[in-house]
Amino acid sequence: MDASSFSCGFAVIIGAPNAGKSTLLNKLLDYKLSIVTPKPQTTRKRITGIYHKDQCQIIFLDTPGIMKPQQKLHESMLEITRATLKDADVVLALLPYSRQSGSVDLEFTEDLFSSWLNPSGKPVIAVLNKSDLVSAEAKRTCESVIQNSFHPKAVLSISAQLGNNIEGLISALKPFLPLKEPLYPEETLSTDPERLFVTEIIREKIFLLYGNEIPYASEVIIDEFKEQHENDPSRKDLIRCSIIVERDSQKQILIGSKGAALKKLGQAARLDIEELLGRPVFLELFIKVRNDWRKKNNLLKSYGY
Ligand SMILES: Nc1nc2c(ncn2[C@@H]2O[C@H](COP(=O)(O)OP(=O)(O)OP(=O)(O)O)[C@@H](O)[C@H]2O)c(=O)[nH]1
Repeated sequence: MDASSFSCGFAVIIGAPNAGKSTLLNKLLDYKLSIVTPKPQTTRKRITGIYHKDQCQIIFLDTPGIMKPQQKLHESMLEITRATLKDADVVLALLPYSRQSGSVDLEFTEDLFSSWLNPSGKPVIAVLNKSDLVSAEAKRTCESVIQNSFHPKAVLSISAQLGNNIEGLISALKPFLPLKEPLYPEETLSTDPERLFVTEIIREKIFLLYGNEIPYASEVIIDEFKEQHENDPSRKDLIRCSIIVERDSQKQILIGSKGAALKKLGQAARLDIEELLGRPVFLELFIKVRNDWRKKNNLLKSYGY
């Protein structure tokens, strides 16, 4: 490997909830690694995805969206974003266009630069996402406002969903990556453990299948992960998970009439988990009530926040 021509480094994706951070990570990797839902604040932990192409390895770090904290869980999520920022060689500030205004949220952008990006001292690329929602003229105007007001190293518009201008994004961030040998072998898509993705898949299905407060009040933890298929192909791997909720009423909603809702959740999650692991799985879901877990430091810590 010729380290003099190979670039490798860390790019942190930061932005508001629902900006399309996870969609961008998945598009970059051409693989559905990070969960995506129409609801904000789906991503709660840092997700690592590794891009390998054209003499370049970029370790992308997807972070929880930046919002005003309303509870201890939010504070822990912001702490994860703050710590992740420290690892960045370059930061992608993801700012979504709104169809209504034809622009990005300038008040949020101001706050993002003054409270997060400028103090970090990291090179920032402003990435204006959801460009499919606005006209070419609106894009040009907004790009120039962002460049003149906040002075990032570069500004560009993309559509993470459609895959528009992803090559432009890679070209813009490449100059900020150190010239060095790759850190990971080419087949490595993530350094996060399989277990994290198993719990993320279950959380995604909760976000997609239940309304109102249920997804936000739920956390998923693995109680047991028995890998037995490889040694004995007649047996499936066994995964036992607990879904933590805050109230008994939420537990009843998750279970549904005669257990129908929980069965649907389990089936949807199992199919995706089997695809992720590439082997058959027996998935058992239990529901536990832990009152106000999102406000309790000791519980948050035990759930990895
Ligand atoms: N029209 C349009 N929608 C997009 C685009 N990128 C993402 N979305 C949608 O925006 C919503 C949020 O996308 P996510 O990728 O989950 O956003 P996120 O920033 O990771 O959200 P958090 O979980 O809050 O951190 C989803 O419904 C996506 O399909 C885009 O380029 N164009």
